[in-house]
Amino acid sequence: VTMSWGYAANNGPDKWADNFPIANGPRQSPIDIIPGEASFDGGLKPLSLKYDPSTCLDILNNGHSFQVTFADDTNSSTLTDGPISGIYRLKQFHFHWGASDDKGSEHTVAGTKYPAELHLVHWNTKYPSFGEAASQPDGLAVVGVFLQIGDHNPSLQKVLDAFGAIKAKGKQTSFPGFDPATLLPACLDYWTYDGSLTTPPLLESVTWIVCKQPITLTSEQMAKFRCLLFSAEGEAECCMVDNYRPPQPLKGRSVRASFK
Ligand SMILES: NS(=O)(=O)N=C1NCCCN1
Ligand SMILES: [Zn+2]
Repeated sequence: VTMSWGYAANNGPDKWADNFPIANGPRQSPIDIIPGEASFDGGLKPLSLKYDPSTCLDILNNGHSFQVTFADDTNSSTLTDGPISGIYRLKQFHFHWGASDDKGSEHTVAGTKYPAELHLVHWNTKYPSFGEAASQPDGLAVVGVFLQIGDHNPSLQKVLDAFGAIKAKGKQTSFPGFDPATLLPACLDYWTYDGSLTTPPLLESVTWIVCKQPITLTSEQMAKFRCLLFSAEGEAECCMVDNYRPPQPLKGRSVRASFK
């Protein structure tokens, strides 16, 4: 019986090219962001993120991460401006994290790994759906936010409090009224570059927008992420940790900075 992709030695990032050859493509993500090599672009606009908490639907363990999913049938929760043109709708957010606080982010900054990284996934409304947009070079825009150990994060705690209901792969529960704007850093300075989904199918359709300023959470809060399972109920329990792809070759791409 075929295995699906994952993060273990036998199905992890080093094996993805077997079924998804684009894994070795020209615009793969994540990357190591080297601030000294990013070029300031005064033409980049500030990000405009306008989220409506009433579009928040549910929280799901999909076996690779957990995601909070939004109603995306109207322009209630959108990303505009920044490096993009047009209107992109929020579809979901999810995280990547490590087995310990010294690793877990997908993007790195001059080689520095953060304990986790938040991805807010948006799709370009010039296309009829997320699925259609995901196959277009300008189809998706993902806002990445680093997590670092520090003060308690009350907003994130609401998400962590739902974990009891979604411990195993395939578990889902309603999650109404959450405002994802409460997970954003105070400063929305960002780096931006053309990249891809960091999980299979690794489609090269993402305008990446990576915030310079991390958000914080305590080490105890970070530990709670590691209580989720890759495995389904009834299977041997496998802790959901190290669900991050390492940085990929830049292959001549430019990284622009919205700040000096
Ligand atoms: N980590 S990522 O680049 O956001 N990858 C994704 N894969 C499929 C669904 C949306 N996001
Ligand atoms: Zn992601």
